[in-house]
Amino acid sequence: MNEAILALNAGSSSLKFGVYDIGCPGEPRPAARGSVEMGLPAHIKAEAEKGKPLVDRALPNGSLEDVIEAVLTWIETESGERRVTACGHRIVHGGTLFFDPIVLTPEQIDAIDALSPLSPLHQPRSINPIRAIARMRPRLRQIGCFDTAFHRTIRPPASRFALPRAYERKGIRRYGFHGLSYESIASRLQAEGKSDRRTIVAHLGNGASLCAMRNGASVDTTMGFSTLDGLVMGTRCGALDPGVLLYLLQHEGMAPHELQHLLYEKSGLLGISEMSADMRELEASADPKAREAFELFVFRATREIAALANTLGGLDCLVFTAGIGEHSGAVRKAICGRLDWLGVAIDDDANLRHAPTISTPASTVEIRVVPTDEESVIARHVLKATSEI
Ligand SMILES: Nc1ncnc2c1ncn2[C@@H]1O[C@H](COP(=O)(O)OP(=O)(O)O)[C@@H](O)[C@H]1O
Ligand SMILES: CC(=O)OP(=O)(O)O
Ligand SMILES: [Mg+2]
Repeated sequence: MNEAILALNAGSSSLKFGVYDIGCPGEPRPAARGSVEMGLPAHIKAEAEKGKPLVDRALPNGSLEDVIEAVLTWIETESGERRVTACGHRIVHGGTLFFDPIVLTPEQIDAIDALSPLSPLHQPRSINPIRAIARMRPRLRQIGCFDTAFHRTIRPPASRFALPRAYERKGIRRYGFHGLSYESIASRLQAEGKSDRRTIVAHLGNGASLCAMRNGASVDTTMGFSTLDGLVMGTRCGALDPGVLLYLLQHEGMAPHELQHLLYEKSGLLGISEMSADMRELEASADPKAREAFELFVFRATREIAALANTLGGLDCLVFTAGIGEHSGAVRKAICGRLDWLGVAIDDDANLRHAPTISTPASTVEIRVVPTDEESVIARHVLKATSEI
């Protein structure tokens, strides 16, 4: 019977998972990947690494426990002879306490939960499956892997807000997120011997951010203390004049929880289009508001790319990844079109084909499309953490 790792990646719009066999020496071997749509009914979909469909099933009673039990049972009985020996989780916020992957004890789960106010959309989505698995399979080892960890290399001035220093000592600073995704891209560039260039990675999914990298390490990023900062996102506003928050609190009579709901769940592409948070729907729509949401997304992305190029002192490589970055030729074309002054020139045919390299030979910036693989990064961390126990 094969021993296997389950890697769970809880995002703001999805719960993705990967199954990895660990019987043989070396890296965890990918066996299947899938996603769960929560709801009534919940829906589990998985396919083998080569794209062969493995399961596509509705679960009428879609409680989290049911979903996890169904995923584990499917892995252990239907997908092959496997025993899940460890489960790794993407955890968005590690605060100032957590960097390296950790074996999750009840005390640590509580400490991670206490960071939920810093990441109210995401932290509960990681904590709930961790607690459910702890209840259902108390002997299964669970490992937490932190999005913030990759950005620990960001130093002042990039990490600093212009507030009185006392607040920085309280942990109010730029943390940065999507770190497991950036780690995945960094290791890919490193394997190609291309990590020494001034690189910006654009992780454009439901949540979206940019990371400026030098020698495979993060030197700046657009998300900050929370997952609200930086780019326009599916339902989040991105960078916003803090005066707006004061105004809404003091003069619109908004309560803090209403403000949180507005900024995390009603803004961004959804707020501007008044239609959808999904870039696919906006691209397909003839409504001018959908076009304006698209244009704002692109405008703000290019503004932030210019800011990070400033941090790097120039730009050699621009990488697109995540749901929008990997699949939307229209977004990539619009972003690159605004960056010609930086030496960015896109090859339209390669872009349409979602080719791995989409720059023209004349472009001074190499433009890449690289699929992110957060689940494999989690699995590698789990294998390392569990073999050190
Ligand atoms: N073909 C496509 N064209 C445009 N946008 C797409 C396409 N496929 C996926 N997306 C976008 O990607 C988003 C999901 O990205 P993803 O990285 O999976 O999100 P997350 O991990 O944050 O849940 C969707 O909201 C959708 O807008
Ligand atoms: C940090 C973050 O925004 O994650 P996601 O893109 O999964 O929502
Ligand atoms: Mg994601």
